[in-house]
Amino acid sequence: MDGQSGKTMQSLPDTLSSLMGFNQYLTPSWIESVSHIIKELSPAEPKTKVMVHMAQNIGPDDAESDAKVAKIQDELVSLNAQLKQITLQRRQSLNNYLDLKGNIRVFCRVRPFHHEESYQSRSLFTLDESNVFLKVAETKIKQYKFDKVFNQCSTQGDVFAEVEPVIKSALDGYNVCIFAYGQTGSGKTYTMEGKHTATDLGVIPRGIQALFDRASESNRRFLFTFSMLEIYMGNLRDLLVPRSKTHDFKKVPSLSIKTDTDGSIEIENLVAVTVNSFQEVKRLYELGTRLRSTAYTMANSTSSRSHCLIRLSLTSFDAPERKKARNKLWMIDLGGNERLVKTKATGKRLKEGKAINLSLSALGDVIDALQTKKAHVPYRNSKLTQVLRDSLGCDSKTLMLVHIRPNEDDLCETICTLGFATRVRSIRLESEEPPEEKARKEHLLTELEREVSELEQQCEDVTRKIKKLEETMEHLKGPQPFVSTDSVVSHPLSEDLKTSMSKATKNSKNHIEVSSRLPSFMKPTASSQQRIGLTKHIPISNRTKPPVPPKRRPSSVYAESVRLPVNATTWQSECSSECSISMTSDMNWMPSAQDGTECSQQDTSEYETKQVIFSEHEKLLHSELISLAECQLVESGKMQNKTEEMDIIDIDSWIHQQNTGICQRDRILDIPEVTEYGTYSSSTASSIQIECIKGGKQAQDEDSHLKLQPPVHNVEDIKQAEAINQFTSTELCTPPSKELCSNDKMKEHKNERLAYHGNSRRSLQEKLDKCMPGQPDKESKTDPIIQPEVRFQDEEHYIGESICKEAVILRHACPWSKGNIIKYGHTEANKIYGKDKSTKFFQALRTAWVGALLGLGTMSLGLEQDFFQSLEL
Ligand SMILES: Nc1ncnc2c1ncn2[C@@H]1O[C@H](COP(=O)(O)OP(=O)(O)OP(=O)(O)O)[C@@H](O)[C@H]1O
Repeated sequence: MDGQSGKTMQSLPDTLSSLMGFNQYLTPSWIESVSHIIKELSPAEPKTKVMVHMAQNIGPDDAESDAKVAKIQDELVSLNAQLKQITLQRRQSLNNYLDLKGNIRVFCRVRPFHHEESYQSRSLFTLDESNVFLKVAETKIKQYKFDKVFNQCSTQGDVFAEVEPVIKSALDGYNVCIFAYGQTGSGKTYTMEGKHTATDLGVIPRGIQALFDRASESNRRFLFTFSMLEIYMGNLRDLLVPRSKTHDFKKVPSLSIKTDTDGSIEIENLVAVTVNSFQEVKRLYELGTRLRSTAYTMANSTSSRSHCLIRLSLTSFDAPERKKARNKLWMIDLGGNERLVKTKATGKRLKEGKAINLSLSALGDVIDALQTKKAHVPYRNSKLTQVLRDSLGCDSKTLMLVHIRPNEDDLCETICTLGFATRVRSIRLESEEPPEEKARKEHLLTELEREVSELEQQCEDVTRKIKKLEETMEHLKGPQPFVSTDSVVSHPLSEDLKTSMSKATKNSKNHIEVSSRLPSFMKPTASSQQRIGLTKHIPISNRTKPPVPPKRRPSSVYAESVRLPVNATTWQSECSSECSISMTSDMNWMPSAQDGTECSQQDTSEYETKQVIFSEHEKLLHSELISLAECQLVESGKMQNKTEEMDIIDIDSWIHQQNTGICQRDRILDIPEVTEYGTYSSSTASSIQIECIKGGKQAQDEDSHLKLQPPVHNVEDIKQAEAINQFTSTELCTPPSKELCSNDKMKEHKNERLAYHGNSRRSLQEKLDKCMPGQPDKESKTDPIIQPEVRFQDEEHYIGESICKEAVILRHACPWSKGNIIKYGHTEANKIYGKDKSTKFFQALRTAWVGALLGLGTMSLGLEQDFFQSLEL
C-alpha cells in the first residue's frame, strides 16, 4: 500500500463515522473527501471482498445490482454535499437580500371603495411604488415612504409576491412575524385570509401552501405544528383548545407566557397540532376562527375585537444548514385601531377598543426601540409584545402590512395609521440616503435577487437528481448500507464503529418501516438514513433469494392524508347548518362569525357531523412522525432535553378531543331575562336555541346535562339559581323514585322543588298551582315563599303535576324549549313507568299545560280562579 492509500485508510474510520450519523463531523469537505476515497477504494480489497462474498452466496445478478447501488450511493453522497453547499449559499444570499431591504419592513395597502361608499369622495392619495402622498389640507400634501405600496388595483397575488421571500426564510430557520395593521374595516383580514376564489386567497393560505410545497420539494424532513390564539382584552386565549377541556370558552383561563433558558418564548398549554398538509391547516384554521371574538361595530359589521395570532412552528433536525433547528412563523391579524370618539363605542366595545389601541401602541414602541437600537426594548408593556419577544428583533424577520381606507371621512385615522407606519420604519427614511448610496443599494438588491433565484434553481435541479437516484435505488432493491458490515469488520479500527452502528440500527428498527410510509418531504434520504443509522441492513449472507423490487410509493402520499367528508370546494355549505348562529362568510378559506356577540359560539353540529377521518395508516403516520422527530433529537444528543418541550398533539387526537367533549360536559347557560318589551336579553340566548332545536338522541343527551343559570343579582336570586339548577338537573332528568312518593317525602320533595320561586315568579306560580287538579295541602304551608298547596291522589298525578310545573316554569324561563322538554319527559316516562301509565300521565300533563296557557292568556282579562275551576279540564 503506497503512502496515499495508507493515509486514505487511516481516515476511513472517521469518514465512516461521519456517514453513520455523527453529524458534528459531517462537513462538506469531509463528504467530498469521502466520495473521493470511495472512488479510490472501489476496486481495492474491502470491495473485492464483498464482491467475492456475494459471488459465493448469491450469484452474479445480485453482485451487479449491488455494484450499481454502490455507485448510486457514491453519487448521492456527493449530490447531498453539493445540495447542502448550495442551500447554505442560498440562505446566505436570501438573508443578505432581506437584511439590505430591512429586517423590519413596512408595506402599505389602500383598500378600494366599497359599493356603498361614495365615489364622489375626493381623492385623498396619490400613490407610487413606495410613496403615499396624502392631501392633508387643500394646499398641504404629506409624503409617507414605505418599502412597497399596493394601490386599490393590487391583487392578492401582488401582495404575496412581496411577502413570499420573508416566508421562505422561515424554512431557513428564522423566526418570522407578519402583521396586518390598520384601522377597523381597512382590509386586514382580507389581506391575511382573503376570500374563497383562488385569486382572492390571502397571505395565510398562500404562505402555508408555499411552505408545504417547498418542504416537499426539499430533501429534508420538517415537522410542522399549528397553533392559533387570540389576545382579547389583554388575555391569551387558545382558539384550538379542545372542547373536552372547557365548559365555556369565555371562561377558559388566560394562558401564561414563559421564557426558556435559551431565551425562546413558550406559551404554556397552548395546543400545537401537527400538520402535514395545507388541507389540515385549513380545517384547523376554520374551526379556530369560530371562536374568534368579532362583533358588529359602526365601522365594520364583522369587526375583529382581538388580535388573532397564527403560529406555525417548524422543526428540522436533519437540516444543519438551517439557522435554528426550531423556529416559528407568526401571521397576525391585529385588531383594528380605532378612534373611540368616532366609533361611538360604549361599554364592552369601548373597553375592547381601548385594549386594542393600548397593545398596538406598545407594539409600536417595541418596533421603534428595535429600529433605533435603544438599550431598552419595552417588551413587557403588553401581552402581544411579550408573546412575540423572540420573534421581533435580533435575527428575526418582521413584515408590517399597513392598511388604510380610501374615504375622506377617515382622514384622521389614516394620518394616525401612516404616522404609526412612519414610526415603525423610523431610521430607514430613504430621503436621508444620498442618491449614489441608493443606486448602489438598488444594484446590490437586483444582484442578490438574481443570485437567489439561480441558487434556488440549482437546489431544485440537485434535489430532483437525488430523488431520481433514490427511486432508481429503490428499484434495484438495495437498502444495503453504503458500506457493508463486512467491509467495516475488515478494518482493525472498526469494532467501536460496528457496535455503535448496530446500536443505531437497533434503536431505529421501528422507524425503518415508518420512513417508507412518510410523505415524501418527511422521508429521510438514503444518506440521511445512513447518518442517523436508519438504513435497513440485511446481511448479505442471510439472503436466500434475490429481492423482489418494491412497489413505487405514490408520488404524493401526504396529499391524501386528510380525507374531507365534504368536498373542499363546498366549504361554504359545509359550514352552514340550521343550528349555526355563526353565519358563514363567502370565503372558501375560512368562514367568519357574524353573530353580533363578542365571542362567537362554536357550532357543535360541525363537530358531530363533519370530522376529519384518518385511515389506520394515516394515524400511524402521524404518531410515527413524532417518534421519528424524537428519535432524531435523541440521536443528535445535543437536543435530547428538547424532547419534553415538544408538547404537541396530532390532528387526529385533537379532533377526537373536540368530539368527546360534547356529551360529557355540563352546559352552564344564562337564562335570558324577559325585558319589558317581551324580548329576551342574553348573550348566550342563541346558543340555547341551538341546543334546543336539535332533535333526536343528541338533544336528549345534551338536555340531561343542561343547567339553567338565571342572572344572579341578590341573595334571593342566588337561592333561585341554586334551586332551579337542582330542580332541573335532579328532577327533570331523574323523575322521583317510588319511595319518594310517600306523602311525607313527597311534601318534602315538593318543598325543595318549589323553593326556586322568587317574588317575580311567585304570583305566576300561585296562579298556575291553582290550575292544577287536587286539593291544597295546608300542612305544608310553613314557608311564606314555598306554597305547595296541591295534594295528589297517586303517583301519576304527582309526577304529572311535577313535570307539568317544570315544563311551565321552564316554558316561562325559556319559551323555545317547550318541544324538547315535553319530548324528553315523554321518553323518560315511557322508559320508567311503562306506556299505559305514561299515557295517563301525559294526559294530565297536557291538561295542565292547556290550563296554564289559558291562565296566562286570560289573566290579563281579569278572570279569576273561579273561572278556571269552572272549566272541567
Ligand atoms: N383589497 C380589497 N379588495 C376588495 N375588498 C376588500 C379589500 N380590502 C378589504 N375589502 C373588504 O372590506 C371589508 C372590510 O375588510 P376587513 O374585514 O378585512 O377589514 P379589517 O381591517 O379586518 O376590519 P377589522 O379590524 O374590523 O376586523 C370586507 O368586506 C372586505 O372584503
